[in-house]
Amino acid sequence: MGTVPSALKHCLSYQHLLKEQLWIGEPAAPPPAESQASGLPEYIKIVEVGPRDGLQNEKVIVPTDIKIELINRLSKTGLPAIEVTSFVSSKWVPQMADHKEVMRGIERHPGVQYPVLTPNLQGFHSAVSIAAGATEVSVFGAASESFSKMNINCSIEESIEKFEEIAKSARNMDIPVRGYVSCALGCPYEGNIIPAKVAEVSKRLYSMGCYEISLGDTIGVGTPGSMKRMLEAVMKEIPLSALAVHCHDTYGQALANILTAIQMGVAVVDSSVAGLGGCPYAKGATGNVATEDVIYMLNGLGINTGVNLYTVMETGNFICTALNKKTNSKVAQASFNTGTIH
Ligand SMILES: CC(C)(COP(=O)([O-])OP(=O)([O-])OC[C@H]1O[C@@H](n2cnc3c(N)ncnc32)[C@H](O)[C@@H]1OP(=O)([O-])[O-])[C@@H](O)C(=O)NCCC(=O)NCCSC(=O)C[C@@](C)(O)CC(=O)[O-]
Repeated sequence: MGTVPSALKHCLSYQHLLKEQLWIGEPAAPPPAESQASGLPEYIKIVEVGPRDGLQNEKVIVPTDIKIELINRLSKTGLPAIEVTSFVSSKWVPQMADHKEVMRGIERHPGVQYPVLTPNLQGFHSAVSIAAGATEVSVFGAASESFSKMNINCSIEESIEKFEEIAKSARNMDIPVRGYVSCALGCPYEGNIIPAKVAEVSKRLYSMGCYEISLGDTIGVGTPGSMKRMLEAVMKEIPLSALAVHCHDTYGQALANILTAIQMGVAVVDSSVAGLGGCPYAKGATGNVATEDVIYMLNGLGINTGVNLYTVMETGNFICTALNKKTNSKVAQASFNTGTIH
């Protein structure tokens, strides 16, 4: 580049990146064959959890029409699954009190799943009622007794009983059930969680019929090392094809942890547009890894997601403007700073 100053060199290469790779939903380089050769999955399913995990912790109640608009925009990005809301107590999580209105208001696109959280039969019945019309639910357990008690007011054992009731009813209605295991890499109350406990809870959820187990680093304390150890334990009990990872980015490790998981063969990743999120019962935990950042990384690895990064960034811009907050996505920040998206 001759005498071009280094800052400009950076800009030039950055612009090149945008042109070559960033704006298109399909991976541009390296070609998909490279991901095959490297042993990485060819396709990663992204489960967008922004409307639920992202918004549940917002201090000001987000208007229902904003939530609906967010989900409708996300539905047009190519995302295969969007977690919409929770059928939990409005006394515990007031932000999700409009669950039925949101479910009724959204446009459901063919080929997109719209799961909702249900902690017990009451929540399940409410979710699948005609008024809400949920066609997929998620139960959410934990590998930590203390977190289970704080989050859903019961022990792990009691939670499993409640989830079994849901699974049974869901089976009768042909409703798929996804299972979460929170605190898979650490607990805000108990600290370290042993991988064997994560494997045990995962196995119980899988055995009762959950088609997929999402392993939650609820407070974002995991590292590639702890992710690897935890997955090794869980993979002894559950087929790899039934595993997902759900990483919060509190310690800035989420992308590295996700990369570790996909190198081990995990092909489902939860993420949140603009990196919104946090759990009301995990103080200090920041948002989930940003969907934009995950897609950017996967595009660079030549892994197909079917998701258009540009429209996800526009959607991130929409919700951040509505919430009057700055995006947590590094990719979106970089793009805004260079004036490439408005
Ligand atoms: C689980 C409960 C409901 C138990 O709450 P409880 O108080 O133990 O329930 P209860 O059975 O004793 O009933 C007490 C009251 O709650 C009502 N109730 C009972 N069940 C429901 C329901 N389903 N929907 C609406 N209302 C419900 C019930 O009707 C009754 O109402 P009252 O007679 O007092 O007016 C409560 O603890 C709760 O709502 N907790 C909130 C859990 C939550 O949403 N946490 C955040 C999501 S988890 C998460 O973020 C982690 C995750 C998934 O992202 C993965 C990760 O990051 O690791």
